[in-house]
Amino acid sequence: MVRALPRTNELDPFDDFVRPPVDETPSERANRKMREAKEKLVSDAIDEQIKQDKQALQKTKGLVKILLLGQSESGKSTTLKNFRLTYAREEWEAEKTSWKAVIQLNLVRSIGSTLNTLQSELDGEPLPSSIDFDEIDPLADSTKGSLDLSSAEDDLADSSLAHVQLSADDVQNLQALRLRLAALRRAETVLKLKLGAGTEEVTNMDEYQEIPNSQDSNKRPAEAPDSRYLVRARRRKRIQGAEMVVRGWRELLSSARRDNGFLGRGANVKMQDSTETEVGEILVGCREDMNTVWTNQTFRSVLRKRGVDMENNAGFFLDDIDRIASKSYIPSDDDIVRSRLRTVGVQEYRIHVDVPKTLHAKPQREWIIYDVGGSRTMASIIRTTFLYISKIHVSLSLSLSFPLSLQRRAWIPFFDNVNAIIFLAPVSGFDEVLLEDASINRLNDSVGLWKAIISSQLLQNVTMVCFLNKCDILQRKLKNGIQFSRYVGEYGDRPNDVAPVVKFIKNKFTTMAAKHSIDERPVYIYTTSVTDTKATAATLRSVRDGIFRANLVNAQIV
Ligand SMILES: Nc1nc2c(ncn2[C@@H]2O[C@H](COP(=O)(O)OP(=O)(O)OP(=O)(O)O)[C@@H](O)[C@H]2O)c(=O)[nH]1
Ligand SMILES: [Mg+2]
Repeated sequence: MVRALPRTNELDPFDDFVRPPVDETPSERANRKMREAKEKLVSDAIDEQIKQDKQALQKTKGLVKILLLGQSESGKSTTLKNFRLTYAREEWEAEKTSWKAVIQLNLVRSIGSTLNTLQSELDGEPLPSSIDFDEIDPLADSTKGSLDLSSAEDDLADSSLAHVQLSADDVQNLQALRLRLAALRRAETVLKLKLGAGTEEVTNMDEYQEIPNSQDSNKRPAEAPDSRYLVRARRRKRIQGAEMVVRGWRELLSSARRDNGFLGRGANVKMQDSTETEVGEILVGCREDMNTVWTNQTFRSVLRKRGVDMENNAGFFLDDIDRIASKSYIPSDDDIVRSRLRTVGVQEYRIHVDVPKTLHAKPQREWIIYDVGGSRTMASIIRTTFLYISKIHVSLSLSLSFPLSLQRRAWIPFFDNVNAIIFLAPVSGFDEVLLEDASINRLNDSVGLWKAIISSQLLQNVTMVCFLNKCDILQRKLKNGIQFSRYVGEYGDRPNDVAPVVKFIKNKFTTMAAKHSIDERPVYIYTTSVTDTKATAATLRSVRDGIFRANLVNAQIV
């Protein structure tokens, strides 16, 4: 006999999961009640936050809203910096000196991670291994391309350098350098204090825990990540050093701006000036030794042997030591664009866009750009939010009556009434895994996210822009002999050059967009290296024109 489900079940697909077990003991019941009470507190707080977000978003009605999406380190904040460089020039100039501490910190931490890698060599730690990619196709139009972890003892490292060893002289030299460079630790502490409330350190992997969700099909089938790979990711993280996180540039820059006198000077400022001087002096004092660490050819070979590719790492300033470790250092536009601070949560920025002369109508010039921090957890939220909402065709009212997972619920207002999405897919990631989850190939992760966004019913009317980013790093990798076809079998024996590889990837993204969009719509795909501000300015002009056109069409002005 078929029994109709109670009506609540139709509305609430999670009901089965939250119903208490029939054989619950009294102590289990007490624990459950306590847990539920805690969850309710969190839920209420999130509801309040949503309410506030919604009110804030009400004020943005009519303005053009753009969402930057993509995995961590895909280049979202860098794209935002490009927007601000072009369209918020005055603010940009005012904030310029405030970036000095961030860039100094990037440099100090690169030296720290270089020394850590060299120390691993001294300690005889085994070479880090990567994943065997032979089993997967990162560009496959399915999210099943997660990695087979069963046969992973391939090397991240350059095996042709296996013979490289530190001589007794190298070891002595290194020990002396380590001692003298210990002063950088003090500089790091001072810089972190200076950047203050806006930054914090990611010190463990907890933050990277996946939100368990069966819909996240990009995850490999085995539930828990293989501990060997977490250990590996942790080890890599330890070598690279924890990342600095920014919750909001505004906080960060305003605290730094206070130091620079923009917001008035007081007794505190004197103290800040003295810390700035202290850091400057430490860096100048360490300049020669930092250069030695970076330019020593044996040390460089050890780094490569251990699979550490400093040039491709975020916040790379080791080629600029002389310039940055100088008393008169002032960041250039290029330095700011290349500096790295990881974003957590959603950052909102307003810009005023100029209208091209060829456009006769008067479009909305005030744009709001949302920079969405792209950690794995965020990506998972984005993917599952879109899938879930698309699936049950829910209208985006605030009074959601079903228990959509708490974090996902908090994101919904940001997807409401978005005009355009700029999706960042770093194409250089074809041979990399996510730092936060070593079982997931970076390119495969981008493909999965792209598919989720493109097929979302909620976003059908949104202008979709995709930046196939980090083409410069892709080019460097291919030039260095890394074979694209080794990771993407379908590429076959085509030339291992940047132009055909990018064309191939672009074709995949275009085809996927055509296949998974619910209705036909324009999708703009660009190949970019967003650290190249000149080329990016031209791309942004084209993006601006596309968004204007789409908005005018939507408003039926043209
Ligand atoms: N060489 C190169 N570096 C890039 C490019 N795009 C971004 N980067 C660098 O990559 C790092 C990460 O870029 P972000 O813009 O901070 O990445 P994000 O997407 O905002 O990352 P989350 O804040 O973690 O979500 C920065 O150091 C950038 O300078 C690129 O096209 N080429
Ligand atoms: Mg960011």
